[in-house]
Amino acid sequence: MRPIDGLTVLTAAEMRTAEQASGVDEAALMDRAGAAIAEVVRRIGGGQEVLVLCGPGNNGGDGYVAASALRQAGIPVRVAALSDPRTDLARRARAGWAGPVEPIAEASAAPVLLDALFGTGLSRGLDEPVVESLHALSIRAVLTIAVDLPSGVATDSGALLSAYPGAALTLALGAPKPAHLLLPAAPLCGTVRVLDIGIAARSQASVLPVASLRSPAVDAHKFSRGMVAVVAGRMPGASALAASAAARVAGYVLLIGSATDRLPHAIVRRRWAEDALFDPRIGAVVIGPGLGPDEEARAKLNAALASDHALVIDGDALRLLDPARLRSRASPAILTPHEGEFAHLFPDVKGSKIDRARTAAGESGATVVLKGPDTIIAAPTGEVRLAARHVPWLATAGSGDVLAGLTGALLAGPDTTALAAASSAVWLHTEAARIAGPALIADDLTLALPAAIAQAGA
Ligand SMILES: NC(=O)C1=CN([C@@H]2O[C@H](COP(=O)(O)OP(=O)(O)OC[C@H]3O[C@@H](n4cnc5c(N)ncnc54)[C@H](OP(=O)(O)O)[C@@H]3O)[C@@H](O)[C@H]2O)[C@@H](O)CC1
Ligand SMILES: Nc1ncnc2c1ncn2[C@@H]1O[C@H](COP(=O)(O)OP(=O)(O)O)[C@@H](O)[C@H]1O
Ligand SMILES: [K+]
Repeated sequence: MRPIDGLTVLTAAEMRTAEQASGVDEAALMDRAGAAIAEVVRRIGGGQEVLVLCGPGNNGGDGYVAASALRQAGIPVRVAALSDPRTDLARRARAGWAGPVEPIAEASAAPVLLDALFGTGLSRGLDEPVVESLHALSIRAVLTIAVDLPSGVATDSGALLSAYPGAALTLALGAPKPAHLLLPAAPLCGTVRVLDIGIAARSQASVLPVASLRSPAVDAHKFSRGMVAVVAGRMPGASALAASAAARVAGYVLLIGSATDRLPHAIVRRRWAEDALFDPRIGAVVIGPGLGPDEEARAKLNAALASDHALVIDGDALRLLDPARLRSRASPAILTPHEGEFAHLFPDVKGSKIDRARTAAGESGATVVLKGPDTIIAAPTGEVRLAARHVPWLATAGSGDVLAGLTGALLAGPDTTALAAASSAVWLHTEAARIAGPALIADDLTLALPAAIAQAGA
């Protein structure tokens, strides 16, 4: 049983391909899955009675195999089914279960509820009486565990096809799937752990790994650690937050434009001028936080786009940007839109959150950080990272400014890529929020960054 950080994420179709490519016979895969599920249920169920809900497909098949293994291990277990099995594999698994099978509507509750109704094959919402039974049984259970996925969520988009009571634990088979990470499904999964069933997972998507940051090299100097320019505008507090966060990572932070009185003294200030960005030591420019919507903002964005610098484009600058302008630039750009800014930038891009971030990155040639509770980072190569940890206290004004500054600082640093910089920034941002704790304000994130950076190994 493994935590999901850094693991490859597979869609339902990619999972099927991986199963076929594994060279392991499907029945053997199901036996492994069922045995691994039973082992976890036995260990955390504390010997209490288990009720296994089995659906008609192979998810149900896993349920029958797990029920048989639990019974052999001496755990009291009952099985309730939605209907007869419909696949050969599930029929084989059902035949291996020596006990009775009750209709779900008649099943009485047990302390441990194992949901093996539907997994990657769910094609529509569950019938209403089934949803009602599932809720009634779950309310009376002490512990609900979902096999592969909560029954009712769409594997690839994380959409909710029917109401789900919520599991405490979801045992993902072989690999995490998008629904384990995307809203609204992710919180219904509870803790997600992966059970290894011996397949090699390959795809371009993975769960955001724990950031790995190195301390500065022994011969480091401030410019070798990275110099960031933060372009300020109408709301100096926003750029001050970005610059303050950047200063925790970069060796040198330059704030260009109006500043607040309480800007840390370590941040160098300069007035805005046409040539303000003509400094070859600048490793990345952050533009957008508090920039404003006016002509001056537009001129600053034009100057940044005309420069050779790597860019982090956030906030107000995303309202002024034509993404097509990024195509001709040689140095990388990272866009950090929330959903509203994304819709403005890419009005025609539709699909799941993963599809939209990936398409936008491909079209613009920029790395796209599509923010929110389930932040997704997509590179123009098609590579995608999905954030796994959720700290809703981040939903506070200015927290995006902190992320933009942090991203710029990491992008300006040595030996990195836009994808790596954005990934580490998102991880550190959430870790800083976890450390800052409840009721945080964006300023607290900058104060918590040293501890978050230490957690990342630096
Ligand atoms: N393949 C392998 O090697 C391995 C697979 N494994 C396991 O298999 C799972 C995937 O199995 P699966 O493809 O059989 O799909 P599953 O989720 O059980 O359901 C599909 C069935 O349900 C039906 N149905 C759908 N929606 C419905 C609804 N709302 N209400 C009622 N019926 C509905 C649908 O019918 P249809 O849509 O055709 O009408 C079909 O009959 C995967 O998550 C993992 O647990 C592991 O054992 C490892 C090895
Ligand atoms: N409910 C939530 N759970 C976790 N993170 C969130 C949530 N809502 C917002 N965030 C994160 O907080 C930040 C908010 O950024 P943004 O919307 O640009 O705010 P602002 O413009 O006020 O700085 C983003 O990093 C986003 O991913
Ligand atoms: K399930």
